Amino acid sequence: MARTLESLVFKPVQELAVDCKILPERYIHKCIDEAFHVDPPVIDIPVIDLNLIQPPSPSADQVLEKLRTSLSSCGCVQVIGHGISNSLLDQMHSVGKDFFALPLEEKLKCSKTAQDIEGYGNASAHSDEIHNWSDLLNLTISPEDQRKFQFWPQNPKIFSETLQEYTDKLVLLNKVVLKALPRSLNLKESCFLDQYGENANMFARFNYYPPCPRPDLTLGVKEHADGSVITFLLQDNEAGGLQILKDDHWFTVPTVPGALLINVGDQAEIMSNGIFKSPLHRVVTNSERERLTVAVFSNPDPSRYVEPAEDLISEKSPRLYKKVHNYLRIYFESFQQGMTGIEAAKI
Ligand SMILES: O=C(O)CCC(=O)C(=O)O
Ligand SMILES: [Fe+2]
Repeated sequence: MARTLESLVFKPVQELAVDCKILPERYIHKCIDEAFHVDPPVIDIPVIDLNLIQPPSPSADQVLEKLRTSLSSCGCVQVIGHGISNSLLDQMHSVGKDFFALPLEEKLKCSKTAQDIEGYGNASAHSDEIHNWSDLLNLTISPEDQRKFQFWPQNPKIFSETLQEYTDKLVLLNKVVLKALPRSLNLKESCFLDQYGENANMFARFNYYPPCPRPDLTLGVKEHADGSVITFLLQDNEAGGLQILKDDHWFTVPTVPGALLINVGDQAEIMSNGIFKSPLHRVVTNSERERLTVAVFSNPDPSRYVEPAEDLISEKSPRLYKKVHNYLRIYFESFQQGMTGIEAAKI
């Protein structure tokens, strides 16, 4: 089917940004209690070297302790020693930026319609809410037989092979991290992965934020928590913008060249019975630079039940979350009813 601009529900933000002097109403946050362009303090997020957690040793325990503290206070951690070379990280940025730099007709070949989750488009296409100042490209990357290649860009030529290489590395990294999380809680290392099942999947989102004429009025991505178990975020070292809510205050998340930011998603909060915090986060815009990030969401088989690890539950620390399956459905349905998914999962 030939795709045209009309098949997109809204005009790409990138097109709008070309000669936008006055921000359209649908991007403006009216009840702002703070100007989004005033940078909040930078939060100190620990950087962890994953090479140091194997084999088990007292120094590995120290690293795991740092991991646990970080995930239970701010809900994220920066990781190095993740097995992904700097050149592959750079190449992921380049193919993302090169895709968004293509003429619109070329990008429209991968466009999503209102019914699709995958493809090129923007996030709030089906709601009458305030829109994000960003465009995106959503792709299932793993398992391979769930990929929808009609949405994969043919251009730039190395897009698919780069994403394939990145996926191979992330599949391994995902296992390493999902074993480290329960270990840091003194649980059996397979405890979270056992809840993943056969049809676990990974979903990539390329987020593209064009420069914005009024960073004080709008957001690149509205405040949200991720519905995943964990999210691997490749930040943009040239343009920050991610903020995280901790103790009711917004903080700027620093970028660390070569590191990946791991965010706790709602399902890791459930599995850890609330010890790990799925943080609210948002993205502010800037008027000078484009920004490109790649978020990869790691999710269990939707038919498998996810629940707090039995060994974390005691009289002193009662179970806080229900046993849920297909949490992403709960997450999106709750969102449409103006609730958060995690509220719906709480007992
Ligand atoms: O672009 C970013 O820094 C964060 C994006 C994000 O939160 C998401 O895609 O869920
Ligand atoms: Fe997010």
